[in-house]
Amino acid sequence: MSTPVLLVTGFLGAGKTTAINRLLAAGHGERIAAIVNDFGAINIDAELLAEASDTVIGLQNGCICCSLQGDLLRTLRLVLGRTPRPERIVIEASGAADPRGIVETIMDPALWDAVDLDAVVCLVDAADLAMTPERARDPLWLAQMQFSDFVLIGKTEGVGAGDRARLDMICAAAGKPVFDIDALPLPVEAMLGHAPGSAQRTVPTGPHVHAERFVTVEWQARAPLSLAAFQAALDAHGRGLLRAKGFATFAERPGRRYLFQLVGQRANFTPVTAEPDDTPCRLVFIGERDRFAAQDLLDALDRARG
Ligand SMILES: Nc1nc2c(ncn2[C@@H]2O[C@H](COP(=O)(O)OP(=O)(O)OP(=O)(O)O)[C@@H](O)[C@H]2O)c(=O)[nH]1
Repeated sequence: MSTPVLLVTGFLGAGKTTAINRLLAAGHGERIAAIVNDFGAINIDAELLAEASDTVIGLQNGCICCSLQGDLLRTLRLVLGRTPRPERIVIEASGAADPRGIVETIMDPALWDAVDLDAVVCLVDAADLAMTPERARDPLWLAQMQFSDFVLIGKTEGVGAGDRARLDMICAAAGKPVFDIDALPLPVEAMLGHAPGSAQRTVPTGPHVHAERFVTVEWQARAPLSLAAFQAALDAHGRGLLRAKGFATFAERPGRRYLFQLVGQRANFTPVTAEPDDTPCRLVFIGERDRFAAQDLLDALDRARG
């Protein structure tokens, strides 16, 4: 019997990991394996999903829509060979990935009869689109929506009626059914069921949108950072930065560790439990290659070491 696969796609920071965590916590009762492709060498998403899933495998340092296609195929076979075999596989694409390359791999003849691509869901960040209306013309953002079966809209709080209506129009024009992630209950049935038309799905053709437009850098420190200098570094060198995440400790807040998340202009720090062998700071940044001065940011972070 073939194992159903759910592919979760969506732009950088759209809310894919959060949605998968909520889905896994929703009491589905199935044995689910998650395959997570993070955009940097530090696989933070796998850590964030580890508590909720039976099995989490991280694929990092590349994109499963292009350079890591072979790794995805091998990982799928590995997961399918496990005992007990998972009853479902959820794949989280990186926010820089074109879903076409991933669909191509899942539909590879080597996996025929082994997996069934049940649904492709695209997470859309309503607040990001309201703040950055040109996102709707981004070829990657469009490909992620176009090659999905339905759209899950999140981060709707504070989004005006006009911006929301525009987003609904974009989804309608693309012919995508829309679910609101804040409207409980979570559309588990839709995410874990056969999307209409999935049985007739064909391997997508045409050129993919490639991740070379982005630059990704990692930064680690064995000592706490100065919070003020960290914020100043981001203010001074955050131009073109689309997404950042990781764990950080700060000299001003001894004994505390934070999960740092930045999406566009919005940053937040969530306190997390600190383990004695944790690296104090482990961060990853991704930005537009032609705008993001990554080296300047890394130099400023070096100067922010406490
Ligand atoms: N307010 C609000 N915040 C959200 C929602 N979903 C995600 N977030 C926040 O948005 C940030 C990014 O969420 P993730 O779930 O990591 O996004 P992602 O799409 O997995 O990100 P990458 O794949 O790493 O680019 C985090 O700070 C989340 O807490 C939502 O529905 N509402």
